[in-house]
Amino acid sequence: MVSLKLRGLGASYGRTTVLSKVAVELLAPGTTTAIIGPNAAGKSTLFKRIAGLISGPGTVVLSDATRGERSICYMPQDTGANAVLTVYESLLLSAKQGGGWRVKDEELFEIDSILKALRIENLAFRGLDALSGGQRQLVSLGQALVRRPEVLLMDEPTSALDLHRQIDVLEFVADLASRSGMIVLIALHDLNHALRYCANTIVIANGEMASSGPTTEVITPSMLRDIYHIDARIEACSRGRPMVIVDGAL
Ligand SMILES: Nc1ncnc2c1ncn2[C@@H]1O[C@H](COP(=O)(O)OP(=O)(O)OP(=O)(O)O)[C@@H](O)[C@H]1O
Repeated sequence: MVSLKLRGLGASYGRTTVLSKVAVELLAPGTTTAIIGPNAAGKSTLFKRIAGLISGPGTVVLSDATRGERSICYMPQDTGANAVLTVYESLLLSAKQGGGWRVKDEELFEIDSILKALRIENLAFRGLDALSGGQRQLVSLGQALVRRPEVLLMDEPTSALDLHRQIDVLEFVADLASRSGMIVLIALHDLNHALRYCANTIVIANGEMASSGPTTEVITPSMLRDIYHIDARIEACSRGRPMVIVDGAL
């Protein structure tokens, strides 16, 4: 199964370096890892660098991926709407990306099952330009999943979703990862999602990796103070899961 190592990754826009020295020894198959950090820290840039959309120092070591770099799928934060396609057509187009044009039964079956899993089958023949922000985000996730990525980079995938849909989507993706061996990295601002769905967390601050490791060891009151400049506690919810309680800004 696929595994991923990041060695000294960096990136610049023009002459401005916005990311440097990001190193992770091993992202194991089936794991879901949170990428957290303040605005403009470099999270999206890290994803673009891993996906090969921008170049820079360091190496992305991808082992045992069946389709090489095409095994990596980046789901961006903002997804434009293509007015001429329906939801179904956009998923089909995404499934065929980089492959031949003959449509196989199993691909149609896969599209149906993803539309159902994301509870958007009622939108199948709706135009992309006639969707709400949350619906667009779900379609964008569907477009990523039909490509059967072995490494999925999700940039704030639940920012436009209601609370129930947030839980649905993150549970579905974490479960899919552990069943299929897919490696998932999710950029998140909601640290409670990181605590609940991501075994490991990487903190990016000022373009560098501030810390990484098991989520419950990384998300601590002292990290929240140092990186986010907030006064916060970690307490258990009624179901016993750790949660960040924010008392206020420092
Ligand atoms: N295309 C670009 N050209 C120049 N600078 C850019 C470009 N894209 C991003 N940047 C800059 O790079 C830095 C990192 O941006 P990035 O989008 O990676 O941050 P982020 O951690 O994903 O932020 P956010 O949480 O706000 O989405 C920021 O200072 C941003 O202004």
